[in-house]
Amino acid sequence: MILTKAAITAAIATGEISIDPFDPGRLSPNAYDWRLGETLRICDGHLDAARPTTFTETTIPGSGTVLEPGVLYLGVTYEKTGSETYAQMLNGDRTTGSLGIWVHVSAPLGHVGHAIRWTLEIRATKPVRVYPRMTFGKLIFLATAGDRASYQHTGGKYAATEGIDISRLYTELAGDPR
Ligand SMILES: O=c1ccn([C@H]2C[C@H](O)[C@@H](COP(=O)(O)OP(=O)(O)OP(=O)(O)O)O2)c(=O)[nH]1
Repeated sequence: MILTKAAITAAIATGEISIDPFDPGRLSPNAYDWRLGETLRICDGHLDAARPTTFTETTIPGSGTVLEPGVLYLGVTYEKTGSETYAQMLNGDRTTGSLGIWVHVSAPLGHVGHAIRWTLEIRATKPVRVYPRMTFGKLIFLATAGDRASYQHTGGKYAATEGIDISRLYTELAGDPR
C-alpha cells in the first residue's frame, strides 16, 4: 500500500518517516520529490564484480556538469531519508526520464530501518547537463505486511555506509577461489 501525501505528512510529524532536509512543498499526491546531491563519482574504467570499482570524485558546480552516455556515475541524494516502519522506493520521474536520465540501475528498494543518503547509479541516454540540488525523482513509502526486520540490524552489506558507496560485492567474493 502506497502512502499518500497526507499519510507521509502525518508520518513525518510522528517521526515514523524522516526526510532531511524536508520541504512540504516537495510532496506530491503519493510521493516526495527528492533532489540530486552535489557529489559524483565517475566510473569510466572496466568494472569487475570481484574487485573494488575505481573512480574519480567530483563536485557538481552550480553551472552544472554534463553526463555522457557510456559512463557509470555514482551520485547521491541530497536528502537523507529513512523509516523504521515503512519501506521506500526511489525512482526517477517524468521529467528526468524525458531528459533520458536513469537515476539508478534496477535498484529502487530502500529497506525498513535504513536511514541514508541513497547511492544513485546514474546513466545518460544523450549528453545532458545536470545541476546540484535539481529535482531528480520521486520517493514513495510503502506499508509492510508481516513481521518487520530493520536493515540496520540484519547485517546488510550497506548497513554501515551512508552516501555514495561502490558495489561491495567484492567483500563477499574475497575468499571465493576463482
Ligand atoms: O540504488 C540504490 C539501491 C539501494 N540503496 C540502499 C537502500 C537499501 O536499503 C540498501 C540495500 O539495497 P539492496 O538490498 O538492493 O542491496 P544488495 O546489494 O542486495 O545488498 P544487501 O545484500 O545488503 O541487501 O541500499 C541505495 O543506496 N541505492
